[in-house]
Amino acid sequence: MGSPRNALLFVSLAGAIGVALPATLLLWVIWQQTVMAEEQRLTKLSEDLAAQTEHAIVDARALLEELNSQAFEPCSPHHLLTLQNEALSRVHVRAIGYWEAANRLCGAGLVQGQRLTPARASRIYDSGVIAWWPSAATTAGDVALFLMRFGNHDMAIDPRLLITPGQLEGKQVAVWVEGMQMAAYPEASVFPAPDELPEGLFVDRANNRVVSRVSVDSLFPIEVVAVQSFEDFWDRYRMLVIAVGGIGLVLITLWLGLVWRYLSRQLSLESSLRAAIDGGRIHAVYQPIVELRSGRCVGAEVLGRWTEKNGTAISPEIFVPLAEKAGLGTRLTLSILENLLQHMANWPEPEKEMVYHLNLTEQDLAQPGFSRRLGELLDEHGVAPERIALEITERALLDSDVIRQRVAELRDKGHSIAIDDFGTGYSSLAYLQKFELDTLKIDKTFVDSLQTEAVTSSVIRPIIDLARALDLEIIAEGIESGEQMQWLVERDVECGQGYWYSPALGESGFKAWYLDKAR
Ligand SMILES: Nc1nc2c(ncn2[C@@H]2O[C@@H]3COP(=O)(O)O[C@H]4[C@@H](O)[C@H](n5cnc6c(=O)[nH]c(N)nc65)O[C@@H]4COP(=O)(O)O[C@H]3[C@H]2O)c(=O)[nH]1
Repeated sequence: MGSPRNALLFVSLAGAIGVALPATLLLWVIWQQTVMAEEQRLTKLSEDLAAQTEHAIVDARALLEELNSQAFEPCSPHHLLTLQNEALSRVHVRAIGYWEAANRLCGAGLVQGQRLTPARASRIYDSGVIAWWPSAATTAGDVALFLMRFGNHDMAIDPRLLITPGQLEGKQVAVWVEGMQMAAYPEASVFPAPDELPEGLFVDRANNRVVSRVSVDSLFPIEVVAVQSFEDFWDRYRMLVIAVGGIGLVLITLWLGLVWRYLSRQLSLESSLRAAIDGGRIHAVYQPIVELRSGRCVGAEVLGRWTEKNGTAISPEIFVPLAEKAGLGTRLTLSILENLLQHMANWPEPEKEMVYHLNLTEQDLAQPGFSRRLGELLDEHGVAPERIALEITERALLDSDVIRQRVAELRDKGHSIAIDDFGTGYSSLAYLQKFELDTLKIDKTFVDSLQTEAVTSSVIRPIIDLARALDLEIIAEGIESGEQMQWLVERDVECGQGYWYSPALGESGFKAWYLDKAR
């Protein structure tokens, strides 16, 4: 009793860990996926912003070059009209002006005044371009402008318009060009400088925000910093995490629940089986074995039957392998033998000539004490070993000297040895020759296929030939029709069993059946 309880405890503990571990892993994976997805969105946003900024600067440079190349009469109406048209056709351009030496002589656009001619330039390039990054000195009408002069013309750009707020999805962003802040949204926000930040996305727990820095190397280095409050970030993915995490957890729990149910059922089945064997509640039933030519009953195969206390019948196909797995195989065999011996004591004289075929488990031949205990039980009940044939499956006949020796010992004591389910395992002529056997039982699958097109139908003849070559008696299993029986009689198969004669019967049923046949 102790071991199943411990095993259940172990299974429960393993189950709890089994849920907690994959759940943590699942949440971690979702979090990683979420961060990756956000990183991808931010990279895309930054690339778009960088492309817009780059386009505005390149376009400004090209336009100024174009204006310089045209032979305007300086500040003439035609010149000013051209400047006005070019300025108004670009939403981010506030003004375009005309210079001679250090003086801005005239200009067109939405802003004018001294702010367009600040003293100190931020950058003077070899190409002749002079640039003023937005600052207090370039602020006109509350907007810090980006100014660019090339040759005789200049352009004032409203950097706010390089950013399209609709794209930002609630994030705050700032754009740096050549290490200097060019634009920000919202304008008043203060951003950490890009060189203070790691590349990519990171969770800034101290400030309760998610920050990303993306560098884009276009014509000039552009960097975009985006800041998002942790709540916004979480809001975006909360539903996803809840949905995926929830489904994952349900599936894991369901799976572990099924495993737990299966294991606990197996364990409780195992302990019920143990109790049933110990309590002698597995009883023997008998399927008559008939001499085919005469129809005379010459014995019976002893089959185990187990009905649980709640009335559920468990098939031997389940409880025999379970007993073997639990190391109860030999106890099962001996318990069925005891039941058979009790029944034999009650049967009238004629049946005493019959041979009862007891199925052995794979463990019986491997157990050193099995043969002795078998002998003791037969002696106690006064039953000769010749009355008990032992059926061994092919699997139990492992090619080992010990098993071969035990089979020989049992045979020497007077038991006849039958190989069961022949043809379904590993048998070969050479293999069978190594064992001392008496009977070969042809498996039901081969009898089933008689007079059919199934591939197995051609196998039964070589099996019969093999048995003859080894001088073995043949018992055909699973005979269900007169035609099958006739076919086997014509091939001189000695004995058979199957529903054509009778299914397995309980003690009294078997007795009645036998007496009825004997009449
Ligand atoms: N469809 C059909 N079936 C037929 C016919 N004639 C017999 N059978 C069934 O075929 C099985 C024959 O036993 P097996 O080949 O030794 O195969 C047995 C045997 O290998 C094992 N087994 C049964 N009882 C015991 C036992 O007490 N000890 C051991 N070690 N194994 C057992 O379980 C297997 C299944 O046993 P059962 O369910 O009792 O099923 C039995 C029997 O009821 C037929 O004409 N048609």
